[in-house]
Amino acid sequence: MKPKIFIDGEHGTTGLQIRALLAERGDLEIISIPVERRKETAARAEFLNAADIAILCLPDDAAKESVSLIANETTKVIDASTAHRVAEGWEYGFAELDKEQAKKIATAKRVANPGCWPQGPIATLRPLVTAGLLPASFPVAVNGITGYSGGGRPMIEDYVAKGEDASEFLPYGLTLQHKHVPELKAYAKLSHDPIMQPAVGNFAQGMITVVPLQLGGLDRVPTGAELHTAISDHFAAIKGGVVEVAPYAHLERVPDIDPEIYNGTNRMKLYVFANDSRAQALLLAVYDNLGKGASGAAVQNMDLMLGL
Ligand SMILES: NC(=O)C1=CN([C@@H]2O[C@H](COP(=O)(O)OP(=O)(O)OC[C@H]3O[C@@H](n4cnc5c(N)ncnc54)[C@H](OP(=O)(O)O)[C@@H]3O)[C@@H](O)[C@H]2O)C=CC1
Ligand SMILES: CC(=O)N[C@@H](CCC(=O)OP(=O)(O)O)C(=O)O
Repeated sequence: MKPKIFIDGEHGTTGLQIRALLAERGDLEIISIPVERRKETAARAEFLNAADIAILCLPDDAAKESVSLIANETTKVIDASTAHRVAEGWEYGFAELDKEQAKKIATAKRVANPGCWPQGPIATLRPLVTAGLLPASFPVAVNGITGYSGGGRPMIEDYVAKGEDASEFLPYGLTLQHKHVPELKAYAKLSHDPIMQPAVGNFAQGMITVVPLQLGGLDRVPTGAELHTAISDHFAAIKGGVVEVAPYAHLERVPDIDPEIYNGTNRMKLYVFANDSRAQALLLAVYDNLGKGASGAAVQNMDLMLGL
């Protein structure tokens, strides 16, 4: 029997992308709620309980409600929302987090898909903290740019309506309360809340995250080559992951560092740049907010949970 997959929130941005990614999958049975019934609690409960895996592509409160509607021991859940990313009993759905994470996802009943913003910074910072090159107390600040699909249907509609009149670069997170701070702190193994200072660009999807590092205050200042080696070693030890580390290079500009370059894929590429004489470095990540940042990661996790 084919595993039954239910996408709760199938008609939203993330849900539609997952649906498209699964369209050609003959090995799965997609069970679909009629669009007009998508917010009916009883109908959702029926589909959630009939599914082998339910993928929640909903606002946080609706995602929590979906979990509460599951009344059996068999339905596994992948939640794309922010609701459960640091919650007890949930595995974090970033398969390349460390050598064990893909196995943990494979056997989990509840998996929280990562947020789009924290994944790049976690991918670079966690290996450095693990290797002892950065202390857990390092003051981290993240900036970057994402396409407007990161804001879901309301932001997409707003940008499409404004067209060329929409802002080309709109910084946000200005109250310093960005919702991704808890998961970034937890999974990058930081002891202090990092600053998240994102921006939206006038393009639909794709993103770049940047973590500038002022290394001068550390007892032992790591070189750029050491930072790069620690990150490369981390990902070299992970089999079958989708994260690539660019060779260490001193370049003023890199054309591939384009937010849209991995659109439609599940790839993530990491870069380390440094000026050792100034004790400064930059950690960059390029990926698709709707790929590795959301739908692609959800499908990767689903395959792990199905043993595929
Ligand atoms: N967009 C992105 O880049 C990313 C999004 N996410 C997360 O994924 C989740 C979905 O986001 P996204 O797809 O962007 O959002 P959208 O707004 O595009 O889609 C949400 C969908 O959920 C439906 N919905 C809302 N409330 C309920 C409810 N009570 N019951 C059933 N369906 C409901 C909406 O219907 P309607 O439109 O009719 O209200 C809509 O179809 C969010 O938690 C978001 O934070 C995660 C990573 C990246
Ligand atoms: C442009 C924009 O608003 N992006 C969203 C994040 C999108 C994302 O990663 O989603 P979740 O964490 O909700 O799953 C934000 O920064 O809050």
